[in-house]
Amino acid sequence: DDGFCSAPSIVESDEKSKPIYWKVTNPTLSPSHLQDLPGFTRSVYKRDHALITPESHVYSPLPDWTNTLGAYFVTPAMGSHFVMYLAKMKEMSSSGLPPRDIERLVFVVEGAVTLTNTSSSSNKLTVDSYAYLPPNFHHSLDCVESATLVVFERRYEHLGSHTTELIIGSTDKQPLLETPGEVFELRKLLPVSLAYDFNIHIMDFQPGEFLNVKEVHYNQHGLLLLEGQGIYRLGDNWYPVQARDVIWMAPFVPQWYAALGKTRSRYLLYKDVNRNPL
Ligand SMILES: NC(=O)N[C@H](N)C(=O)O
Ligand SMILES: [Mn+2]
Repeated sequence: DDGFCSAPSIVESDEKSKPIYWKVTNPTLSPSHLQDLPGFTRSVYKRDHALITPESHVYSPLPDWTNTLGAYFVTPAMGSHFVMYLAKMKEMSSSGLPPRDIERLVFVVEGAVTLTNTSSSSNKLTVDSYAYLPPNFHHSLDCVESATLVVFERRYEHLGSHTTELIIGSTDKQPLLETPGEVFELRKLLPVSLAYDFNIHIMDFQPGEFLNVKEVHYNQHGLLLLEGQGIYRLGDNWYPVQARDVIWMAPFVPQWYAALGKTRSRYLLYKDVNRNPL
């Protein structure tokens, strides 16, 4: 051999033939590959950040939902003002309503659900689609076969007389936004108007691209890596990350990302906006 201790090459599995976000339900380093390793996890929980990795995701039946398992990753117990969870909807499953005054954003990572609301109009949400449900907005998400949703919920913070409305969309229909001084591609899933107290950023990096700004800001984040792999810096820690990893970023945690490998990185990021931090 050529003298190099060649590790088994990354088999270029035909990425193209896989459905979008396929890695979120089939992560490279999947829980099954780790279960024989006693006590090992990639997960970390610190004062100002957490990395929650697939072998640590713990599911239990979601109260008020039918036939649905949920794994909570971010909750106010960490100091956040929102919750973030993955909902695994099985056959003939349906959602429960959030508590009073709580807004909800659902994003379909796998499968399909039907959203029906009071005006009994129904919308089919497939992979890469999402819906924003205003506080106290009666609705139901129903699944016939199976679906995986990432869900954010938050107590809506009123500002004057502004009100939010039902939003239904899909990432690929959102325009790319200007990112002065940065190379990543940015889409936002919600309007930027003052009525909305958070937004969901979809950020794309080609391999080798990285955040220019080493950010420290008052906003908090819940991140799901949808595609790709790279290094996430959080505070003084540098973590190799892969699709399906979840990250909690508390206000002011120094944060930075660099995309690596042969495929694009795409992550979904909750960010609070439009409200005075006081
Ligand atoms: N960690 C991040 O990607 N942060 C975003 N660039 C943001 O705060 O907008
Ligand atoms: Mn940020």
